[in-house]
Amino acid sequence: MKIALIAHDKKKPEMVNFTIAYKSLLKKHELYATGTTGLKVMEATGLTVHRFQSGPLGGDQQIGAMIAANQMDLVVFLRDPLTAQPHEPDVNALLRLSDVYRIPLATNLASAEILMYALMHGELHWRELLHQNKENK
Ligand SMILES: O=C(CO)COP(=O)(O)O
Repeated sequence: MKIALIAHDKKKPEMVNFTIAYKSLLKKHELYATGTTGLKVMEATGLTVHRFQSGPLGGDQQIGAMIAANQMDLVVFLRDPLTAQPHEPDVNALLRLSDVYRIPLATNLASAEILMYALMHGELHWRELLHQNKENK
């Protein structure tokens, strides 16, 4: 499964701890991230992460493009609700597209953990079935 990891600056320590905690699960999947988040996760965990541009420079849009192509299966976006972001429209666009395509999306640590448990227990297997159905068409 393709998983996107994104964290605003004040949430990056949380993202790092999250990826350390779930490293053994995450390493079984394809990881994507915005630039700085990806770098921090790779440094802390040694996981392989495909890094896009930094968020303010278009990284959210690049992940959004994957969502629009139905190529992203799960998004963990630890957003900072208390700090204004210069690229707020891009952030909103990514959240919106996740809803358009019904992509499981967590915007805080508590929800992210629930998604990890779901992933662990095969509850997101329907995403793989969806890809297989598309291939068979
Ligand atoms: O700003 C972000 C998401 O909106 C995150 O970008 P970085 O991971 O490059 O800091």
